[in-house]
Amino acid sequence: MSRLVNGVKSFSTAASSLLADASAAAARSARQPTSFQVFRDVPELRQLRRKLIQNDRTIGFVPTMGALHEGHLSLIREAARENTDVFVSIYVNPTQFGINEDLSSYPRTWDSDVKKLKKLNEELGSLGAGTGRITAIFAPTSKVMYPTLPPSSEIDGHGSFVTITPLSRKLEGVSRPVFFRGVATVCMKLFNATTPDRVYFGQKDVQQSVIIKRMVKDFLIDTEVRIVATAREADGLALSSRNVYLGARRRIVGLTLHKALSAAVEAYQAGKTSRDDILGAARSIAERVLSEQQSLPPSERALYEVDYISLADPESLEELDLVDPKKGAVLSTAFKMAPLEETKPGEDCGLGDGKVPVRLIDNMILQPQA
Ligand SMILES: Nc1ncnc2c1ncn2[C@@H]1O[C@H](COP(=O)(O)OP(=O)(O)OP(=O)(O)O)[C@@H](O)[C@H]1O
Ligand SMILES: CC(C)(CO)[C@@H](O)C(=O)[O-]
Ligand code: BAL
Repeated sequence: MSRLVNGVKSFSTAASSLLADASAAAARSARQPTSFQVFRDVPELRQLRRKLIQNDRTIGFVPTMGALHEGHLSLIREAARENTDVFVSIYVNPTQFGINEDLSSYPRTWDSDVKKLKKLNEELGSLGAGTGRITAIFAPTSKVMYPTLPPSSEIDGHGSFVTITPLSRKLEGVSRPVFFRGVATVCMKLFNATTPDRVYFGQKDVQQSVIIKRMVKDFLIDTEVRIVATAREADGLALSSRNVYLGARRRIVGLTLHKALSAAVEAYQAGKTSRDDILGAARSIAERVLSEQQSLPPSERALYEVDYISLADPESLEELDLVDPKKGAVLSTAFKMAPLEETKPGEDCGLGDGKVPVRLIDNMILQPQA
């Protein structure tokens, strides 16, 4: 059941009247484990936030772009373990997509997202008083997030931006030059709107997590950054909202990222510390699978381009020639899965019929060794 009053929407599995007053909402979240409110604008959200502070409650904030999957839910579960209240944002942020990127085709699945969050709140409710609940979904419009100028994706576009350099120019930033400016900017706005005690990000987007930590440190933001392990399919593929575009053929070949990184981790665990040895193990898998695919007919193959395979320092993301085993390193990679050249009748080609190129990223941490 849902109703919208004054820009605040209430979702509850129990028949309940809408509580427009934020203090009532705070009290209600304790009584009704399955209810949360949806906020489209900042003032009402701030009102709730203030009441929660007055009641000694803590906020864990999970920013997302929706199309929720188990990876997002694992961030929310972690936030609920460590806070009384969880705020989740769902906002597909235009400024982090380059002008030729997939903003318009990015999956938007509002109804199923809300269903998943309600179900998760029931699960959290069943865990008892020691576990927090989802209290608020923040789903702002772009006018709310960018109140003065329309959001610009141009490299030299106008607007108020947060830039974190040189971190944002490396790795993903080479192919996606406005990406981390957009991410840092929207996260700064989201943090200002929610003023959370803790924020939760996924290890899957490792560069994003390093940049957010740097932003929080450098801008003296009063929050703790928590990074949650990458949730994977049983065979190792990292969950990602964009996986729905893969289809069966590209899904199988896309697993090469995971295989390549796993081979590099094995080399490190076997005592190798040089860049050539560690990355060589990953590259040889990426090259072998690609040449196998190239030898297949177009109706059978899935081609990709390796954008980068990186071995970098965990904080500066500077490329390493040698891993210091006391410090460890981050191994990360991005593949661009090309559109299918030819499809077969009845083939599962994913959303977009195999015509949408899909960027896949993954990473593994080379843990410091005692
Ligand atoms: N497999 C995963 N495991 C853990 N966290 C994840 C996973 N996938 C995404 N996240 C985290 O969820 C948060 C929101 O990510 P986002 O909404 O962009 O989803 P996504 O699956 O990363 O989408 P895409 O990769 O297609 O952009 C980010 O902190 C991201 O790191
Ligand atoms: C952090 C984020 C929600 C900012 O738009 C996005 O980059 C994401 O989903 O990882
Ligand atoms: N999870 C990162 C969001 C993006 O690729 O735009």
